[in-house]
Amino acid sequence: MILEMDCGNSFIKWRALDGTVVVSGGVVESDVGLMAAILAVPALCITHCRLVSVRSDDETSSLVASIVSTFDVAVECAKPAREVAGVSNGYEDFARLGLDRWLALVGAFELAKSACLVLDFGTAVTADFVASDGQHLGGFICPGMPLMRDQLRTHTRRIRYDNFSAEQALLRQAPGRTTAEAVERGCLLMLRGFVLTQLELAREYWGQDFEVFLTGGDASLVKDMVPDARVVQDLVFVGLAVVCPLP
Ligand SMILES: Nc1ncnc2c1ncn2[C@@H]1O[C@H](COP(=O)(O)OP(=O)(O)O)[C@@H](O)[C@H]1O
Ligand SMILES: CC(C)(COP(=O)(O)O)[C@@H](O)C(=O)NCCC(=O)O
Ligand SMILES: [K+]
Repeated sequence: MILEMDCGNSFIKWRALDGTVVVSGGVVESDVGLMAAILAVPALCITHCRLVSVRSDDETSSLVASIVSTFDVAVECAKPAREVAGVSNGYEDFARLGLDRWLALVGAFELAKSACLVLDFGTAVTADFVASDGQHLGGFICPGMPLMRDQLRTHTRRIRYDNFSAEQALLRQAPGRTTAEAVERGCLLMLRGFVLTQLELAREYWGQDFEVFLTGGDASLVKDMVPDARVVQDLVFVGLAVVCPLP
């Protein structure tokens, strides 16, 4: 079985594959939580492991060491590249492009084989543009929901509310009548405004001739805006399989 991990800034997404079939998986907050979650699955026999991380080198090495010692497998980590599977990295310094963005756009191009706009709603929100010839044109990074709300909570004196109020607030989009509603819905509008701008730019480049991919934990907050979009929660894993094929 193959163990795959996508280590984002807030969460580690993991899954186990038997061939191409997903047999288990989850979302955890820490290395310790990850080991506990994997060890809790009965009859998992991990033979290969691959991961992508946007965490620090120290954090990533420490996770790799835990996996090696717990499961006695080699761990392959996705590395930056100038070009992979017909996709060219558009950054001036290709190694600086976030590896989760790189894998998501490689995954998107693998699935679409056409121009694509890749939107990832995680800790940060990112947009990446890939032309139909596989050239990555670059992208945009802005704060995601967790960062926007936390900045308001920590840099103001009177914006304070609990997670339950936050969840409730997002059930509707009318102007807020409580602090939680006003902040949550305001941040949501920022996110949705970002999506509109990216769609406009993609149309300027490619007319109607492109595919939109949505991924990341908060993709559900915007998916109604792009009915034709492909919501692919495992897009990073699609790219991971391309850049780290099994021997
Ligand atoms: N089951 C879930 N577990 C954790 N976060 C979730 C879940 N469903 C939605 N989310 C949202 O996804 C966001 C994190 O997205 P994610 O793509 O995992 O971020 P990152 O890759 O930066 O760690 C959180 O802000 C949270 O609001
Ligand atoms: C932009 C990101 C912070 C997104 O991380 P995430 O929200 O998925 O945890 C990450 O891709 C990153 O650290 N990128 C390096 C900077 C860059 O892509 O230019
Ligand atoms: K991510």
